[in-house]
Amino acid sequence: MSQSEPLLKVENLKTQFFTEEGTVRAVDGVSFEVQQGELVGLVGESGAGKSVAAQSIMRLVEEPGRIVDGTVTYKGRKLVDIQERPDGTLEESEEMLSQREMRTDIRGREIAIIFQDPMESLNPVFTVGGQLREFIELNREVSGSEAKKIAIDMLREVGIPEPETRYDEYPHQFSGGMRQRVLIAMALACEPSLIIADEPTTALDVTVEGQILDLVDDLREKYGTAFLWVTHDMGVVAEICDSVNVMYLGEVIEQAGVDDLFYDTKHPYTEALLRSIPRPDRTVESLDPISGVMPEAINPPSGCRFHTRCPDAREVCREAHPKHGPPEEGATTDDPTPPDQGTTGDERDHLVSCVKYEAVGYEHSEPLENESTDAFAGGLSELRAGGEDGE
Ligand SMILES: Nc1ncnc2c1ncn2[C@@H]1O[C@H](COP(=O)(O)OP(=O)(O)OP(=O)(O)O)[C@@H](O)[C@H]1O
Ligand code: NI
Repeated sequence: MSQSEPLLKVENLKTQFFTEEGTVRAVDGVSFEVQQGELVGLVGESGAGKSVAAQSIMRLVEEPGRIVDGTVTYKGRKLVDIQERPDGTLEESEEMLSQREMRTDIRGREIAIIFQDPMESLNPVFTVGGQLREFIELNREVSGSEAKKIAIDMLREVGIPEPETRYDEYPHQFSGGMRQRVLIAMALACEPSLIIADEPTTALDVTVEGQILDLVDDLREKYGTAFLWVTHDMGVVAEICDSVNVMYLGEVIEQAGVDDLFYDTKHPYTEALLRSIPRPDRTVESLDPISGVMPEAINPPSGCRFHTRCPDAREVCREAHPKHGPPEEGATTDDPTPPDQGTTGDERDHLVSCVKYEAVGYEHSEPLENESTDAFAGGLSELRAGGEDGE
């Protein structure tokens, strides 16, 4: 499957917000792919740029934000195809779809998006069934009565009991988990090839979250729908994802199949994220939060953006911006993995942005004091964003 054209290909995507305080580089050169039927995770802490990346794919970035560079190709069509000219102005290619085409051809029908808060997507003054029926009528060439039948079938499909009765109820009569099921029904109703889900289970309790994740897994198998799943939770990633992109401050810093990411972790940030999830062998009290706070995307740290918090940081990390690619041969790490033997099972490349895996002299470089080492030394638990580096 990795040989065929991906369903979605994101290349060097950059989205910035032009604010009074400065330019926020929310998404800063992100590339990844989603294969047909694949469930791809986009994971990282709050502010990493996950939602802005998801909105950029759908061309739903709000003012004062703008996509300033990059290409997004979906089934051979250019959802985004923007280049920055040398003079700083932006050039959209001829092939890039118009806003109208995005509305009529792409959103809802081809790619559906589900948000964290169902109340933002559901209108409180109309019945759940009515909204679902209207959405189906708008997007599929069916009559009103057919649309109603499809709507009830979809409600049943996502596990809503007595769908004929619940069809006539209002959103506030549904629990949080049931409302999220309604949104999944709505997303699936037009049989899209891709569903982008932006933290749809984050507000739910763990049991309900587990039920929704099981549901998504079943539906994906049945309909062959691909998902781009945005989350900050590595536990969720472990449960449902096939492949994963880890984001830090606007950049993807590690990408791999899910087993490689968990059992052959390369990036210290990914390691830190993994340490922060509960495991059967550890109590909740002993979880390690990641030291420090993510710096601002207006003025990201030089070199590797994670160096201010990284337990492995050395002088070289402050200057060298890591290349994103397979670990290099000749790089001196404890665990050098030859690029062509690094994958377990599937053929997916394992890519990482960390100078430990480049032959740039990491091993001879002096260790850096930073928020992470400070925290160990002084027992500090809270540090202010950005300010400790002094560079
Ligand atoms: N409308 C806006 N104006 C200015 N900056 C924005 C705007 N929307 C997002 N940003 C900035 O873009 C960056 C990325 O935000 P984004 O919402 O994509 O993060 P996220 O990874 O989805 O985090 P969360 O887990 O909190 O949802 C942040 O620095 C955020 O402050
Ligand atoms: Ni978000």
